[in-house]
Amino acid sequence: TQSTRPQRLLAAVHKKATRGNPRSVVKAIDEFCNQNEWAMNVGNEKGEILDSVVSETNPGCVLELGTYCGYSTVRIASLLPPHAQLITLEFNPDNAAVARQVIAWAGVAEKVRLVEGESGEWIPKMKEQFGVKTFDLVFLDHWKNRYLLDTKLMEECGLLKKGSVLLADNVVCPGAPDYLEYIRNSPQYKSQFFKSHLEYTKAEDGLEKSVFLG
Ligand SMILES: CNc1ncnc2c1ncn2[C@@H]1O[C@H](/C=C/CNC(=O)c2cc(-c3ccc(F)cc3)cc(O)c2O)[C@H](F)[C@H]1O
Ligand SMILES: [Mg+2]
Repeated sequence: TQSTRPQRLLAAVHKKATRGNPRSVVKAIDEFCNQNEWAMNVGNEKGEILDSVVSETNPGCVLELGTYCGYSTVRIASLLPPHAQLITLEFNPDNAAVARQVIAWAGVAEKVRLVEGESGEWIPKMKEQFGVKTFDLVFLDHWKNRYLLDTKLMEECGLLKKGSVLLADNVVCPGAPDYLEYIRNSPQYKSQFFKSHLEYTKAEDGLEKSVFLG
């Protein structure tokens, strides 16, 4: 049977990356996407912006919406302080299966809890199921038409506190216009746009960083 792109990406990780070395896993995926097949990982250019936001936030509790193959999961987890936790939601079981193996190969599994489920169902369960109080950082990279709905849901569930940071991928391409309109006009957020490029291409894209003011 024909392999899928995530499965071919995983094979490249097993072949090219050193087990236990998260940076080599990130490098192997970027090489695969530059040389073999484009895939919707945040990529290295936007990834460096992600890294700087994670480092400056120094988060104890992180939520990622949309694991896909685990590329950004590994980037974030490799920068977390000891005992910090990253919860990542992925509702496609095939993607989740690949991501678990990418995360394990990188050696960051003990910092990551991959939940195979839908954000709308699981965001309201974060406190009771995982003992989460609030998230210090949220990385939004799932369906673009769900960024706004899920942000409002996190607000309603009391999962954001003063200083919580939302970082949204693809606010230019494919775009998340309703999310941008809301977050840039809301008095409850201070937003900043980081201009960049769509992963592995010259097309314009960028990340929106928004700090919840409480
Ligand atoms: C809705 N709630 C969800 N809960 C859990 N997992 C989810 C949920 N929704 C999706 N997932 C899961 O999150 C992932 C979805 C990522 C979607 N990402 C993109 O579409 C996306 C698209 C482009 C792109 C740009 C230009 C172009 F020409 C073609 C593509 C670039 C990007 O960086 C992206 O992130 C995964 F696949 C899905 O199962
Ligand atoms: Mg993306």
